[in-house]
Amino acid sequence: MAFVEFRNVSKIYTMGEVEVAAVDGMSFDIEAGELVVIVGPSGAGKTTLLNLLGGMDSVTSGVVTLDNRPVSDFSEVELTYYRRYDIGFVFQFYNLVANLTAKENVELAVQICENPLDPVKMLELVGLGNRLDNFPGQLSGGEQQRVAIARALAKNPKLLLCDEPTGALDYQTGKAVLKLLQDTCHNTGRTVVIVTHNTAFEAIANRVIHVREGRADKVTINRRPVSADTIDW
Ligand SMILES: Nc1ncnc2c1ncn2[C@@H]1O[C@H](COP(=O)(O)OP(=O)(O)OP(=O)(O)O)[C@@H](O)[C@H]1O
Repeated sequence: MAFVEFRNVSKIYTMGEVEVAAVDGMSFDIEAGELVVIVGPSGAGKTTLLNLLGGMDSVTSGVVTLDNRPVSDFSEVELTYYRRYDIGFVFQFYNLVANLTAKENVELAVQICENPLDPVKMLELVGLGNRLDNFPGQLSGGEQQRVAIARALAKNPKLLLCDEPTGALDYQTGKAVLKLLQDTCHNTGRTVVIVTHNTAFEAIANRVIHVREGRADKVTINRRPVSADTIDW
């Protein structure tokens, strides 16, 4: 059994009499330790699938499993624990607490975790060992995203889910953050999933899932992914 399995998953939103199939019979696998890039046009269902995988939304039909556990059958309480213990999230806008320092932002997240990693070590890992006591407003966008990545990693999650993690960053900073996510995957063996519009990111992934009209249109395995600092867009 693959580490992550989506089997014929659908998510239908109903608004009055209108039904929107955001995800429409989607199936794919992800193996443990892979860097996965999910690409597709706007409205294809990328964020919805990430939300289903992260337990932030529940399926209309189909099966989602992570590490042999049936996420799509979880109760609300089980989903809360799953989000808390198993998943690390990185969003386009970093969602840091403005009146807490970098270190305090990471410490806050690990307070509710089972086996957290050391917040200072995680901030050192992302290159912010000398900015521990800075507030988000004193950090650049790239540095704030690094804090958000440290915060997600400190939870020691099984899966790191990133929704357009470079979307708010300039070219060079975006590339550095992408490299950090790739290094994190390689150096820690953690499974990292990145949702993006940017097809240039495909080259760095072990697995690329092309999403179109709510389905996994094509899955590509990269035998030789390239380093994030060598790609251009
Ligand atoms: N809560 C919701 N209620 C109704 N429709 C929704 C909801 N969330 C998403 N949709 C619809 O589902 C479809 C897929 O949306 P989704 O956000 O997953 O796409 P996406 O590929 O992430 O797009 P983008 O790249 O623009 O963020 C869209 O048509 C969207 O309008």
